[in-house]
Amino acid sequence: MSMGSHDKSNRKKHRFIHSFYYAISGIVVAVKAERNIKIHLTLSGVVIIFGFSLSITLMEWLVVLIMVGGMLAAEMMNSAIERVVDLVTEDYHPLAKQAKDIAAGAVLFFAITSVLIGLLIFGPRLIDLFLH
Ligand SMILES: Nc1ncnc2c1ncn2[C@@H]1O[C@H](COP(=O)(O)OP(=O)(O)OP(=O)(O)O)[C@@H](O)[C@H]1O
Repeated sequence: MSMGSHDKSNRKKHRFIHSFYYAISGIVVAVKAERNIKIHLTLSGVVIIFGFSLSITLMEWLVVLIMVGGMLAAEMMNSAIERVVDLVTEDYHPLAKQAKDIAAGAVLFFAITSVLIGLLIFGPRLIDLFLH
């Protein structure tokens, strides 16, 4: 490998490490600042405890993990959109309203889907647990 390509691959590695660091700081900021994300994290913990306690299958774990990760990611995208809108305007603007409401709608959409999936996976086991 020539010196030039070695430098290039080092720079790439540093850029990758920096992007990773920025992404982690984004998660830390979001968790500290957003009440909804704290609530989602708590609920995610509860769902994971339920998953272990009720011995859900591997396929069910895959679905649960996609929903838990997706829910947190959707909530963080919503928070990012809220910040960008507030940065663009502090005045009332119909487009600002639409942007925030659509982002919030996306989170709600994901949350409803998560609840339905949660009911399908955990519902029958919980009913079984209480009936026997
Ligand atoms: N600049 C604006 N112009 C028009 N409507 C706005 C504007 N900012 C906020 N809104 C409306 O007010 C609602 C609440 O906005 P806000 O910024 O408080 O978000 P939020 O949903 O309360 O945030 P959080 O998730 O942090 O509680 C938005 O969903 C939107 O309908």
